[in-house]
Amino acid sequence: MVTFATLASCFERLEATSSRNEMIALLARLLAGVPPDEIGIVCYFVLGEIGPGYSEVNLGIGERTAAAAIALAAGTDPASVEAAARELGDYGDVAVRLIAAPAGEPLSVADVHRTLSRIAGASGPGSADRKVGLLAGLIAAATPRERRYLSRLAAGEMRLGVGDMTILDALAEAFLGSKAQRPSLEHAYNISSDIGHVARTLREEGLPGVRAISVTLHKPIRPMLTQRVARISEILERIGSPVIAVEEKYDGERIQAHKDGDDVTLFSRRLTDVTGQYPDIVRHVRQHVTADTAILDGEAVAFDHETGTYRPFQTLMRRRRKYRVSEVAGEIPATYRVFDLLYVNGDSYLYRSYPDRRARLEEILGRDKHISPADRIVTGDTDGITEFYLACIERGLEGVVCKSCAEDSFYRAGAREWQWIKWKSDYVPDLSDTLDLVIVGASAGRGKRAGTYGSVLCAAYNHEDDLFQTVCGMGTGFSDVDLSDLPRRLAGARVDRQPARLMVNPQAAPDFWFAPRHVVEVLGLEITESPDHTCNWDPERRRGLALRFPRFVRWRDEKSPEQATTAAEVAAMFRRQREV
Ligand SMILES: Nc1ncnc2c1ncn2[C@@H]1O[C@H](COP(=O)(O)OP(=O)(O)OP(=O)(O)O)[C@@H](O)[C@H]1O
Repeated sequence: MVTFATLASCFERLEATSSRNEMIALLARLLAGVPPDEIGIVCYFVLGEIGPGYSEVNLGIGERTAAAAIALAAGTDPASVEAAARELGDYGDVAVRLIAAPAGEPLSVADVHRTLSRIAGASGPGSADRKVGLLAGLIAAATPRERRYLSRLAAGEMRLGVGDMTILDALAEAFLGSKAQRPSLEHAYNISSDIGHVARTLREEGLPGVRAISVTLHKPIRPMLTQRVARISEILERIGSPVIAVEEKYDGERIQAHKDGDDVTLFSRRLTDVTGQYPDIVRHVRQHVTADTAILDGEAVAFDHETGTYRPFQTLMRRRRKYRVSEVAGEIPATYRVFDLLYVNGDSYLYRSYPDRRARLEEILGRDKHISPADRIVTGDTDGITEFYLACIERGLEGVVCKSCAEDSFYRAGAREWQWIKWKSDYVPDLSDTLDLVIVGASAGRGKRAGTYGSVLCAAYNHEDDLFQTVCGMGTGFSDVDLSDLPRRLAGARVDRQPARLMVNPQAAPDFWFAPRHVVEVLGLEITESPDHTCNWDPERRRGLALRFPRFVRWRDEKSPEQATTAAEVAAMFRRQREV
């Protein structure tokens, strides 16, 4: 048995040191002496918790109860406790200052845990008073040093500065000889998210026991995280697989869903149980996932099915106000976009490649408007990524997440590695200025664009030579209305052959020609040298300048073609971009 006093004096020493190595040494010494049935509890307490991080038990006490209990034990009123807390900044110090009662029998760690769990779990009529009474009794029976840490534990503000990896280091040092052995424990922690369980298993069964810890339904797996890059061209280099998947990046809440028959549990990014907040997602998982048991990773988003657009993250977060969940769930239905499969029918999928996981996901989850696998493309080049990315932005998404398709593209629980790379709108350096360009041609529309144009050929004005020189073909950014209206709008400018003052290279020649008349505002990603376009044509190098990934912004009917962006301006933008 370990007394709570032993723990409290170790906490005091932990607080006094600023050296991480010393912290590990102190913890290792403490843990080495704790019996198997208490070692898990000690780990939770060191982290300021009562149970594993995902367990609701940690939310059952809180500041209000702690303040009322200290008041009761001190024979004063809660307002004086609050005032002292404002002055001292800490309920632990308040308890030490205000409570004069002599300590009772020594408290064991197991006793303290039992009482705190009872308090946290109390519910129903009169439970608030019962919680305060029980906690006051516990704090009153403690020594001043124990009171400090009991009060902090209850108030949820332990703040020893010890993280979960520090505890794993200490466990490795205590039972495996060196903290260098931490990686042997980390995997078990990453897939169980329960440090107490790992500690107990290590203490009782040694490393073989820890290695046997496997994915368990209703215990969250620590989520795999994404890296970021400075340039879109770095993505393929970094991921290091010739072909990658580019998935839509949703701006909602990360949700890991555990399906166990009809029993569904949902965990947030921080691994708290959020099942109660998403009754609709629970229903969709139950109805549409065809496997008996499964663990899915994905994002809950607010999708407006009427307008076909994603609504902002804040909309979804309004559901957090729990008491209104069912009401708000009707008003803001959540859609679950699933991007990974971690477990299915008894088998862990963590060590299967991403393509295998995705293929199996598609087998057990069809497409429904409320739940479906994330949309994506598979590509091997940067332009493919950029194109899909721009299409995502147009749909109101935040960006894309690129994922390795290599053989070893396993699900790395809890890790932030180069297998997943995010690319978001806030880091795309679009040209700071738009260009006003003249429409001089168009290609015929096919498929969905039959009856209108597929893209329009745009030119800048070369003032010195009084010529129009092409810069880009543009097919994106148009609304459906703009698009279907294109033939009507451009009809008056249509001519049979290439207009006089227009310079076009044969490979860029369009299906239809237009006299320079209509001016459009265009946003683009960057200006590059190109053999296709004639803007600032250099006859020796046979290259002009082109605008990459152009997008329609609006019509500039008030501008004449000669008032369009000039070739010289395009050249200046190109130079500026190089300097940056
Ligand atoms: N297709 C997807 N694949 C992976 N994650 C996605 C996807 N779509 C949306 N996400 C979300 O994007 C998050 C990562 O990027 P983001 O920059 O939004 O989050 P963050 O909180 O700043 O970073 P992080 O979660 O990586 O610490 C993921 O945690 C996940 O919730």
